[in-house]
Amino acid sequence: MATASDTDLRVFIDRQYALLDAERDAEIERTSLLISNCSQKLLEQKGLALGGLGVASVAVGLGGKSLIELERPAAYHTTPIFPPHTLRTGDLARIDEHASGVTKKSKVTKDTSAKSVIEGVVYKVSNTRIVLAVDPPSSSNEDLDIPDRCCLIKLANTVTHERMHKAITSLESMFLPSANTRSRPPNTLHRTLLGLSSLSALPQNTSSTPSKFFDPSLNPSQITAVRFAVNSPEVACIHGPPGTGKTRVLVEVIRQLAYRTWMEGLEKDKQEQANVNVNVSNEAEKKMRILVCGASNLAVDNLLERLSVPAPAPAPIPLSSSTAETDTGAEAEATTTTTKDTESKKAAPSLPQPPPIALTRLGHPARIMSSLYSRTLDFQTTTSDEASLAKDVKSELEDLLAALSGSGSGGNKKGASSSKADSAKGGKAGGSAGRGGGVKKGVRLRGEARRAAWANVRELRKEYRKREEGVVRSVLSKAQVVLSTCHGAGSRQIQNIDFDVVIIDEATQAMEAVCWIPILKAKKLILAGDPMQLGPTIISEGNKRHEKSKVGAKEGAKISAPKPKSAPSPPKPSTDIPNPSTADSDVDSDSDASSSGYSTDPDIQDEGDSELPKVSESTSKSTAKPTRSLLRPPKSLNTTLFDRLETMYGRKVKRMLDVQYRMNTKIASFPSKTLYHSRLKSFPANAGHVLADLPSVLSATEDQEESDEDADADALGPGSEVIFFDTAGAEFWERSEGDGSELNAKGKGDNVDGGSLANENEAEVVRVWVGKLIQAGLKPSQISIITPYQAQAQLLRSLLTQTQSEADLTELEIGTADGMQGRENEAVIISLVRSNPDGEVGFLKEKRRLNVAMTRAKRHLCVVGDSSTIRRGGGKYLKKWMDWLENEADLRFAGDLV
Ligand SMILES: Nc1ncnc2c1ncn2[C@@H]1O[C@H](COP(=O)(O)OP(=O)(O)OP(=O)(O)O)[C@@H](O)[C@H]1O
Repeated sequence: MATASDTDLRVFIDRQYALLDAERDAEIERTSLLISNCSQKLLEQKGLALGGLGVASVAVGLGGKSLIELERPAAYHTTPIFPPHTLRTGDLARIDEHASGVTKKSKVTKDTSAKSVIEGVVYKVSNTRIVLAVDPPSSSNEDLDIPDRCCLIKLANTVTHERMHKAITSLESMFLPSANTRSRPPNTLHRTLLGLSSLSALPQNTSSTPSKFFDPSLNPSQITAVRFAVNSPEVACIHGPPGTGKTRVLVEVIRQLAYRTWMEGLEKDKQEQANVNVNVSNEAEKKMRILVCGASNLAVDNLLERLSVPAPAPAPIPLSSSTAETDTGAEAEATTTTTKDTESKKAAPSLPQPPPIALTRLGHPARIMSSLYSRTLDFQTTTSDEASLAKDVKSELEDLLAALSGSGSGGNKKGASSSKADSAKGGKAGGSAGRGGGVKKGVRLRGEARRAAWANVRELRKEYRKREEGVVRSVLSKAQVVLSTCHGAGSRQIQNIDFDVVIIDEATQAMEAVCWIPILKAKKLILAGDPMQLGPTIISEGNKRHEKSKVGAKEGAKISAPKPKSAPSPPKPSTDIPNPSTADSDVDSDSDASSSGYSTDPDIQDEGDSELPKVSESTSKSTAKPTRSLLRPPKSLNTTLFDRLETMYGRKVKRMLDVQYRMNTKIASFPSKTLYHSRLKSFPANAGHVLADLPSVLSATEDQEESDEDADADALGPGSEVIFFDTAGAEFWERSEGDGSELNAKGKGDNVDGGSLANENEAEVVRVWVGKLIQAGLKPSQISIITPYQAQAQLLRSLLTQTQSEADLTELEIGTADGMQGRENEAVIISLVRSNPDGEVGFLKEKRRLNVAMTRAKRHLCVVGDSSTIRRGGGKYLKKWMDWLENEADLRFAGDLV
């Protein structure tokens, strides 16, 4: 395959712009339509707003942000407790003046330039208080003028879109600079990711390094993946099917990189018989800086939680676990443990426990697990030695803001701090009128005094920001590992910081553009994910027509006339390009598995259709032999960077983890065979685990045996790991529900009318089966119910919580597949819902969604569905699943149960 040309790059970049614009527009349209068409009263009823609020206090947070605390004043409400609402920490929200009339509509536009607009992030929520963190005004004329009686409205979040757009613009100016753009030159990583340079070979002699591991129980495929990630010169992808320990591998990779100089120091010292500590501190300067990102805050927090546990002393790995790795990227078979290995382990010299890694988590504290607060930049800046420099200014600012909001203490508490801040400002913004001095509690400043006070606030804010920036710089300079979401890596605090390595977890759930935000800061990239599980959440995908028309229109303008800066390169038609990963695949085409391990996004396989941007006339008519370009424009935002790299570089760029620790072998066998080339093995200790082994089930069974009760115990032992309640012929028809406002996480309702779907009879089967499992000794918290449809999830929630009064079912987990990715439970029940005479199966066809649903169970999987509808409407994959369930599962007729 040929390296990419400027024309390829232009098409790729323009395609990214077009798709991102369509996505942003869809998001704004969805939220704005709802908000602008509804009165505040209706928004309150829908839980999208809280009305009749007053300001309880104003404080100062990181970055000089105003923390506006809102409450329900007794003057307007009989109770201070908020009605039900959907405002959560981390949401974007706006303060509007409270509209007393029922009909007044909210004015929600993209234009946020109006003076009175106060927008921010929800920082804290309790039953009676909600805190909004608002950025300091950018213009000096703005007054944070909060209405006496206000309404807080939830908004669409466009910050991520803006950052993604900016990342693509940076790429454009890096690779296709115009006369007016200036940017730093691209590095080898950036060139490799865009197919402008080929992937470098692995260095020689790295097949057995590192040789000491912090996690002693890594399996051979995990060790191979760690070595591959650590030694790859530019980019490495780790493919982790469900339950294979991706996060565990990433933790080891981060430790290997972070402690590299420490370990090298120890080795050197050992040779020189010198003092370890002296050399280690000498090496500190050369420490590798790592940026760890995730597609979601949860993914980042998961990694941070595990990294926060002190690393044990690294130990040599058993010889058996080492795998031969060649520079062509082929993986050699790992052998089983031998006595020789045990001996080698025993003989290994012991190493000390490493010092803690300096970790700093970026991001809004409102969006970070509270148990990890001490790792946040927010906490570290306020508790660092340098923090006192900014504290004085902060308290003065807070007093002043309190005075401005009418909640001033009435006394001048500033004393020494005031004079320090004054001197810092050169006395410019002095004057008691604006400081809150003498302002009585509850009395709001007006007129000239208010203007003067705001001028003072602006000066103090500037000073505070300057001092705080110094503190932030100092904290970050000490952080060896910085953690944030991908889009969080675009924050101001690290805009001038580069990293040796960027690691992205859940990379298959992130759009490519968002990954570029951290990648632009890196020399090397490590991605982890599973392309066979759900991809990024795309709103514009919910309405294909919407997306196509928008993308088409934009591309029409941008792509039909690409303006390459250099001469057009040889023709590289974007049609008729076989997917390299399927071309040599020996796997059933329906399996979506590529030769490189497997999955390829159907979007990639479909590339070459008429939707792709066309190359220019002159290039397509050339007689030169067509060559395939490494760089392919994505068909949709569903094509992730992970997918694209897999298509570009095949097995050379990735390693797959092949031992899963979650599922019983029976449960794992269908996904392994159809989506992972039968390479997914079960960890021996878990391969045969069944519900009957659980202590609570064992003791319940003993009790029942004593009392001679029939508890359907046979349903829980070997042979019943997978049960299929087939509703075919029972006429358990689905029904549509809702008005189209019930959308799943991808913004899809999957119903002809735009609503969601439910199936009462199926829900009844689920209810009865849950009852049997509980009777057999399972705790409700050990059971999860997954259904593709929101309406069915809702129905199940009300059915199960109302009728199963003998057990507390609040801990039963009920959700859609989209919400269950990353979760697991002992028993999982899937309700497929679709049952109709026309064989309509909707998005059950999406195998990645189905894969997530069927791989959450550890010991027991129960499927309830209509095999006849699914066979008729489903593609090859669904038909195969039905065949497999009929042949391999404990097949039962649903009609017998209810
Ligand atoms: N080498 C190992 N030895 C023992 N247990 C392991 C090993 N690797 C992973 N596990 C266990 O397997 C489970 C899954 O691991 P982890 O959460 O790291 O996987 P994951 O790939 O991120 O999962 P998923 O993406 O499916 O949510 C965890 O309980 C983990 O402790």
